[in-house]
Amino acid sequence: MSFVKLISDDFVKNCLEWKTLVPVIEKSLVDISIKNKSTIQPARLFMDIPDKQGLFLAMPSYSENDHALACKLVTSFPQNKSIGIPSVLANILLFDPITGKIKAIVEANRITAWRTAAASAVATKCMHKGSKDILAILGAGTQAESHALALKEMFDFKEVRIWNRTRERAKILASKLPFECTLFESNEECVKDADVICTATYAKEPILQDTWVKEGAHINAIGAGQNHHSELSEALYRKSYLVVDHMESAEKELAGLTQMGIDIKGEIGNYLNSSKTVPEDVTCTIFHNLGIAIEDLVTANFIYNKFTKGQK
Ligand SMILES: NC(=O)C1=CN([C@@H]2O[C@H](COP(=O)(O)OP(=O)(O)OC[C@H]3O[C@@H](n4cnc5c(N)ncnc54)[C@H](OP(=O)(O)O)[C@@H]3O)[C@@H](O)[C@H]2O)C=CC1
Ligand SMILES: O=C([O-])C1=[NH+]CCC1
Repeated sequence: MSFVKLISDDFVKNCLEWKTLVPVIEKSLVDISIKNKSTIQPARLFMDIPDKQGLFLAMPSYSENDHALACKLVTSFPQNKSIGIPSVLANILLFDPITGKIKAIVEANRITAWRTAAASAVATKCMHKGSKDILAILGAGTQAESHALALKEMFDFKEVRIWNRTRERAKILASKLPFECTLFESNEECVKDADVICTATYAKEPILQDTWVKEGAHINAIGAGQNHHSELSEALYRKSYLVVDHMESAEKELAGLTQMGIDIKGEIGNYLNSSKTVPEDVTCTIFHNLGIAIEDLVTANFIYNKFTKGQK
């Protein structure tokens, strides 16, 4: 196996620049929305490990344009935090698309944090045309951190607010961020008058109610536990315009929502390339950021190219 290159999170950290990643992710979201055979991504395998409250996900994808074949293997064990290990642990296997031979294993904890935040930032830019003064983050883990950093940098919010179930962890996050944040005891108070809200928790019951959200607000829903749509209340979905990253995945992972009669309006790639537009009179917008394999492929490929260039 000596031919397999091992690329660590530390290498990723040193060469992954937020500003470079945004257009790469944006393009991948458009590519996957154009249904042709040059970009392939089935709905991922989503396996519950019930007694551990864990998840195991296998996320294959192929891109002819990027000349890349990949599969991310990712686990999500929320209890890990109590023993000092990240809840979400990921590796991306890159294969030669001609022979199928494995060429690299890219540690993808940082990639997962950043590509998810990049997708939310791109969706926010595209779906939310209103003011961007107040950003509210519900949660204080890895995704909360990458979303706070990415959205603040992209939109320069005047105020960044954080609420977390465990206040101590919200304080730790605030101390790590390179800008001032306001901490809230109550999630309701935190989201009051917010222009953009990100939910990034394992909450099994709604942590965001329709009556708390101001008209015209945009929500990025990131949390994915056993049930992908438990962070937002049913009433909030009913009054909002809902867009996802990948319809085929959403049909599976958001089946609970569609069974309730909640309509998914389209894939974000359709809006990014202007084949669809968000109507002006919508009450709120939601981007359900499920996280998709093609984002991982393009990011890992980008890192791999930097890695191999450095070795020449
Ligand atoms: N869409 C995507 O592409 C991705 C989604 N995710 C999902 O994002 C979410 C966060 O992941 P990550 O940041 O890596 O995880 P972390 O473990 O780093 O953070 C988890 C956060 O969830 C909070 N939380 C846990 N249980 C509850 C609960 N019952 N009610 C309210 N808050 C709760 C934690 O609060 P406390 O500090 O109190 O424990 C903490 O703020 C997960 O659902 C994960 O599956 C992750 C990666 C990619
Ligand atoms: O896309 C992703 O990597 C994940 N989504 C939910 C947990 C991890």
